[in-house]
Amino acid sequence: MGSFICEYTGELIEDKDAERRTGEDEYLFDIGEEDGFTIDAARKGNIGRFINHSCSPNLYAQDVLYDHEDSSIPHVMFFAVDNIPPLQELSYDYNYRIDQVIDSNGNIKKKYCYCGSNECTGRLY
Ligand SMILES: C[S@@+](CC[C@H](N)C(=O)[O-])C[C@H]1O[C@@H](n2cnc3c(N)ncnc32)[C@H](O)[C@@H]1O
Repeated sequence: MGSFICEYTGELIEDKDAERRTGEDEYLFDIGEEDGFTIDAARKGNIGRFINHSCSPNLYAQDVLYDHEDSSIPHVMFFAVDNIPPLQELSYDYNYRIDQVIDSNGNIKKKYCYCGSNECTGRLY
């Protein structure tokens, strides 16, 4: 429990540029507490980009500052929620707000969740 798994790495972009990437938003990770920056792992990234969402996740994402003090661009690190047996899929909660993801035409985007958990809410967003 609490074991470090990996970082979520990618291209550091401003939120306004992330909003323009609505058609290619699969690997966006909104960072920091305020509006500001997003990590986009679509073009560059590491193994963190392959971790799916679950409504009963076994990982959590934690902001980590270690090489600078700027809380608007924290590193995002995944840690284990519990002991994870071998071959169990790793997942975290993407933390989207339902009906808050908007496409370039201003329409609400919906993505159905296939995590398979008993507690699944049915939607990522
Ligand atoms: C960061 S990627 C995760 C890795 C991706 N599945 C892949 O094969 O490269 C995020 C995308 O994976 C898909 N995804 C992740 N978790 C999902 C879930 N629980 N249900 C449905 N799609 C999911 C969605 O398309 C989402 O935008």
